[in-house]
Formats: sequence, C-alpha cells, structure tokens
Amino acid sequence: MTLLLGCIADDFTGATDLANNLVRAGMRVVQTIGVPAQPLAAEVDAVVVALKSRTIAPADAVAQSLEALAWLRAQGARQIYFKYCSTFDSTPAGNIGPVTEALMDALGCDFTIATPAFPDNKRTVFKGYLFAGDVLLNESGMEKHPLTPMTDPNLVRVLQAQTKRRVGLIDHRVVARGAAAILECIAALRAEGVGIAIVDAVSNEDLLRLGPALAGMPLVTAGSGVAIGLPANFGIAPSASAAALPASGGLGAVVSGSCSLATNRQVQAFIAAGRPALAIDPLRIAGGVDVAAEALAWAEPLLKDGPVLVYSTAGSDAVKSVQGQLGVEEAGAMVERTIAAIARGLVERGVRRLVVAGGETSGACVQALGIAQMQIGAQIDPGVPWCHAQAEAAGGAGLHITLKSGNFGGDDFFTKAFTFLE
Ligand SMILES: Nc1ncnc2c1ncn2[C@@H]1O[C@H](COP(=O)(O)OP(=O)(O)O)[C@@H](O)[C@H]1O
Ligand SMILES: O=C(O)[C@@H](O)C(=O)COP(=O)(O)O
Repeated sequence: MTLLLGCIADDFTGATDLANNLVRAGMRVVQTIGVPAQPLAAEVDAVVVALKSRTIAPADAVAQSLEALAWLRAQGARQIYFKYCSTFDSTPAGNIGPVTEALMDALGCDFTIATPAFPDNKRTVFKGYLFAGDVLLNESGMEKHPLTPMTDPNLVRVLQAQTKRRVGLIDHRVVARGAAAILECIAALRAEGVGIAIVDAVSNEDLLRLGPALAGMPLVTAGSGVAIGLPANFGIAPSASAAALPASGGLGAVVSGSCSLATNRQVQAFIAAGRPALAIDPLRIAGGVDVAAEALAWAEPLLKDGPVLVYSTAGSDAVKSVQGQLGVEEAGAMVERTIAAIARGLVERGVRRLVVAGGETSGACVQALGIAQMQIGAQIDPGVPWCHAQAEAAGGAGLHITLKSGNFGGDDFFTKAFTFLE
C-alpha cells in the first residue's frame, strides 16, 4: 500500500473541506478522527487526520500534530500537508507558526509554503494580504470571531509573529509565470534564509500553476485550495466514483454552534422556510439548567415531520456579552458540550442525516457521536461534502453527516443539504 499524501488538519470541518478537494481531484481519501491507534486498513491515496488543535495551547497543538505526523510517516506518506483555515484562523498565541516549525524540524526540511487561498470560497491572497470575498480579512466579520479574531490581513506579518523562521512572499507576478518561475523564486528565497513563504493566489489557475512546483516538497502548509493542484503530481486525475457513498435514510437534524455571519444567515433562512428551530441560551447552561435534555424533548415529536434545527448561533454583540459573563473559553466549551450532547441524543433517537455547523462544534459533536473515521461523498457547497460514518451513538450503524465550516455554504444550506441527499 502506498499512501501518497498524509494530511493533518487543525479542525474537523477543515479536514472534510480538504478531503473534499482531494476527492474532487480524484484521490481516494479517508478522514480519521484524531490519530488512529491502528495502522491504515483501507487502500487509499490520502488520509486526513482531523485534530481539534486550532485553539488549544500551542504546545499541545505541536504535540498532537507531531503524533499525527509520526502515524502518517509510519503508513509511508510521501508528502505531508498541514491544513489550516482559509481565513488563517489562529488565536492571539497562534498555532500555525509553531506547528509548521515543529513539522519542518521533524521532517528535516528547511522550506515550505503557506497559503490559505481558496478561490472557490472567495478566499484570495494578493501581495500577502488575505481577502474574504471583496474585503480584507479584518473587515470580513472574522475580526469578531469568538475564539480566533483576525485583525491583521497581512499574512507575512501574522505568520512572522508566530515563528522564528523567516517568512517571505511568492507574489502574484511570479505565480502567474508558472511552476518554473515559482521554483526559481523558492531557490532565491531559500538563499536569503527564508523558511516559509506566503504564496499569492487569486484563482484556481494560480493554484494549478503552483501544484507542480510543490512536487517533492516534504511539507506543504495551506488551506484546502492548494489540494486541487497536488493529485496530478502523483498521476491522479478526477473521477466521479471517488465520491460514492452508501444510500441515505432516517431522520434529519441540524445542530449549529457557529456564530459566523454566514451561519447566522443560514439559521434565519431555515426559520424563514418554516422549519422548526430552537435557540439555546448559554447563560441558562451556566445556570445549571439541563438545556440538552430540554432541546431533545422539544425535538423528539417534531423529527418525524422533517429536519429540525437546534442552535446557539448568535450575533457578535450577544456572543461578546456571554463571553464577558462566562469567559471566552468557558463559554465556548460549555456550548460545545451541550450541542454535542444534543447531537448524540438526536442520533440515539434515530437521526441518520445530521448537519453540524461550526469547526469547534463539529469536533465536539463527532467525538460525542463516537465516530472514528469518515468516508467523503459529494460536495453540497464548495468546501462542504456529505460524509458517511459508523457512529457508536447509532449503535454502530451508518450515519450521513456533514460538517459545515462556519463561513461556508449558501444561505439555504440547512435545507439544501437534505434535498441534495434525496
Ligand atoms: N451564543 C454563544 N455565545 C458564546 N459562545 C458561543 C455561542 N454559540 C457558540 N459559541 C461558541 O463559539 C465557538 C464557535 O466556533 P466554531 O464552532 O468553530 O464555529 P465557526 O466554524 O463559525 O468558527 C464555539 O466554541 C461555540 O461553542
Ligand atoms: O478553510 C476553511 O475555511 C475551512 O476548511 C475551515 O477550516 C473552517 O473552520 P471553521 O470556520 O471553524 O468551521
């Protein structure tokens, strides 16, 4: 068995996003939840190890990433891909730099690239500045993220603050000239002592030009976008069969702990479509009320009539006020635990098509459901595929699940996801 690409993702939605792009480019991919205890059993081209390491202490993120690296190397991975968010999410302490550095040290490599560009989802990098849609990162709503507020759009500066290695830039004029020019630029940057280069990319064509220049680079660090250009380096071409999943059935539900602008719109659209939705209040959880039991009692009689939504999704002022009263981490952890308990309860009550919104929230839910690995299916919206998994909460039965990144998906995502399966 030859594992071509070994991937380490810093959150669970990000992992399915990366797996989705690899599958669309023709790779057979498995996503594992955490580092597997066993060797790889399936014949696949890529494994994405999903960690929940984006917002934990840097030393823990490094330790978990190195453990994932050791497992991937033991499976023979020929190239390592560290996946972070397309909005470069990092806490003020910052995990992207320390994890990149530790992986470089472990792999004995003195150069890698870094680019969150993902044009399919309107994330573009120009002159080292990250745009989300038509605006700079720090004007996109990400400056108000509950856990990873991004207030500086200059990625060279953001990454340099997180690493001792020198950070440089491969700018759009070089990328536009193709792989040979990119390789020349890499050689020049290395000679100047640059260890990590941010790469400009404003289109899929840029990423496809970058791909061949990364062949043989031991470590690539990026959002999911760069993945579209890597399978071809291994002689792999797109194939429809890579995304086939078992038939779906069972009850449907959505749980959402994401507070992004996109998720707020998706919650409103689900309600406007006349579907049942229940908001949960973090302050009542903190006050000792069994909010999960309440939500499950609310949902149970409704499930037979179609998908329901349970959400803590709220606007930035409401989130700030809760965080002011409970503390940022405490509020996040408490809400995640509650939503995870609700997700588990829903699956125990027969839900077999589950939408989870939010990266941290997805991590908590997938762990609570007792899922060890996921098979990746077709893309619902860019970056968000349906997946299939055996879940301990379903008595070991199969479950269709989609992990929606906070910022991804059209406004109708919570209804579209179910019609897409039918
Ligand atoms: N109403 C709320 N008040 C405070 N924190 C919240 C609220 N709702 C959700 N959270 C927390 O905010 C964080 C959202 O992060 P995440 O799930 O990664 O979403 P996203 O993908 O949008 O970043 C989680 O830790 C979640 O528990
Ligand atoms: O790259 C992306 O934007 C996503 O794959 C991702 O990592 C999203 O994380 P959340 O916004 O926390 O869901």
